[in-house]
Amino acid sequence: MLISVTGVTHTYPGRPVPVLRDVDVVLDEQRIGVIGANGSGKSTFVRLLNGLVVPSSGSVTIDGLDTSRQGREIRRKVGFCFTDPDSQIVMPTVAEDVAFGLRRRGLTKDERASRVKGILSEYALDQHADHAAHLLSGGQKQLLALASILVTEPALLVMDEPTTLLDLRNTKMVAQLVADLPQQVVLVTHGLELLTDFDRVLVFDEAKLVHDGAPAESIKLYRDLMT
Ligand SMILES: Nc1ncnc2c1ncn2[C@@H]1O[C@H](COP(=O)(O)OP(=O)(O)OP(=O)(O)O)[C@@H](O)[C@H]1O
Repeated sequence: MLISVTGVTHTYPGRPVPVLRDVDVVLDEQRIGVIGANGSGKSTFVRLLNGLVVPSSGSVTIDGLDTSRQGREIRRKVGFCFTDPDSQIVMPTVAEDVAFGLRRRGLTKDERASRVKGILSEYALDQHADHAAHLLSGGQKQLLALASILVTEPALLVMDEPTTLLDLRNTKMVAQLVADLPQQVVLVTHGLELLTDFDRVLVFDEAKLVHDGAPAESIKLYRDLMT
């Protein structure tokens, strides 16, 4: 999808200073990384991409759809994965949670059931279909969060630090899973090693997009900024 961020400045209500200033960028690569210091505006930037945050000035369009006017349509195409999978679990059992994203999609009960079954087995969660979602391990919850998003077949997957709460094994598993996805991915992370094979990495600092380039070059600039 073609992501166009044009002249975006964003100030949260009640906050005196903008958390993003004059951001202009057009993205259409398959793998886009977003890095920067804590509080530099990364999460705000990616929340703009599915209309979770609407910019105070400027515009964000996804394949020509404007997030400030066509948010609902955009959220059908842009899946969003949060850092904390618990905040994404909305139904009691694993299978119900995955099925939840498929409501109001014009699917029959059988079609829904078959999609849920398919994705649960793809993510090695089929044994847990009837288990309580909140009782899964951290890694399994992150897989469930991903499965619940991917079952809706978004064209773009935005992920905000999806491996922060995971141990090394689960981090590797999620990294591999992300690498194999056919979808376009925008990933915010402090795990710089996840970005090695990415097409493009954006660096934010103090509310500005300060660099935009190949992974090695962007990571070097970020390291220099942090010293
Ligand atoms: N909903 C909100 N209301 C008010 N201020 C907010 C809100 N969300 C974020 N902020 C503020 O905006 C600034 C940028 O936050 P943001 O989460 O975009 O940064 P970040 O680069 O993702 O940080 P981190 O790496 O710590 O997750 C911070 O000062 C934060 O406190």
